[in-house]
Amino acid sequence: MIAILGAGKMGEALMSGLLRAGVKPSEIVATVRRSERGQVLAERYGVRIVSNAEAAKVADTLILAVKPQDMASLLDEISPYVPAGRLVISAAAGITTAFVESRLGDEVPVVRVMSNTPVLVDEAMSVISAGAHAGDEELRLTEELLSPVGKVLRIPESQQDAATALSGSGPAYFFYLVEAMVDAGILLGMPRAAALDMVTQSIVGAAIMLRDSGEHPVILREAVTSPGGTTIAAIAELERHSVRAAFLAAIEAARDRGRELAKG
Ligand SMILES: NC(=O)C1=CN([C@@H]2O[C@H](COP(=O)(O)OP(=O)(O)OC[C@H]3O[C@@H](n4cnc5c(N)ncnc54)[C@H](OP(=O)(O)O)[C@@H]3O)[C@@H](O)[C@H]2O)C=CC1
Ligand SMILES: O=C(O)[C@@H]1CCC=N1
Repeated sequence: MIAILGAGKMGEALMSGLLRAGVKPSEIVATVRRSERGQVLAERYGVRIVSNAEAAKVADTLILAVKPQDMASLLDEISPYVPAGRLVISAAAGITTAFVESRLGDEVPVVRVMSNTPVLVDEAMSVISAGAHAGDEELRLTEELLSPVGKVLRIPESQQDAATALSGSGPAYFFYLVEAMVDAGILLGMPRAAALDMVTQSIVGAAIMLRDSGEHPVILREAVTSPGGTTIAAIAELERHSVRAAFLAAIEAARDRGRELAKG
């Protein structure tokens, strides 16, 4: 039995991925705060909505997907009910395995995961790290759960906040870029729908080339950039506006925010 505690946006996305991967609705229980949210999930997926205590008692694997700010109270609520040896997977930004272990006690195996919303289309990037009482077996189990919904990478826990900033939040940066490029299309007199189509297909095409060609992004960009042409005119402006420096600062800020979330 798999329990998803805090089935919000990320918890629901992970749950739908597990179901697409062949886990039966009867093998999943979920918890939420608001009963109307629970009703929606039960109707949409046929899973059972239970209390946090019940979920902790019945599940072999617990996936904790509440907001970082809600993690301490959730752990305090479930700690009397988590039987020894259960795998606890924490999906919250900033929350360390040591924080989860200290609240659950009893040498519980904890794996920290940072995934991202493309889990909804089986294209997630999930990075995983083992806590003090988790080893290869627990990492392998976590990989088994997450690999049907995308790519899984093992990283040292010391890199988790950086990964959260890069790939956890990453999709948001691309959506933001798309918004900005569509606005540029509007500025140039393009209908919004056509501009969105052009930008979306460009980002999809570029992403697939990047993933499947094995080429370095600089090589791929150079292939688009003709001497004295249109692309270099745009790139000169991006450089003049320090867009690269803005990305470095932005992702560093996201990493720092992740560290702050851990402090509660
Ligand atoms: N969104 C994203 O792109 C990503 C998010 N994450 C991480 O995933 C976690 C969840 O984020 P997200 O899904 O966006 O947030 P949401 O607010 O959508 O989901 C959190 C869910 O937790 C429920 N909840 C809160 N407290 C409790 C409790 N005590 N018991 C049971 N359920 C509870 C809420 O219930 P209710 O709806 O009833 O209030 C809500 O459904 C965060 O820790 C975040 O860092 C990680 C990677 C990407
Ligand atoms: O913005 C956040 O805090 C969460 C973590 C990664 C993506 N969304």
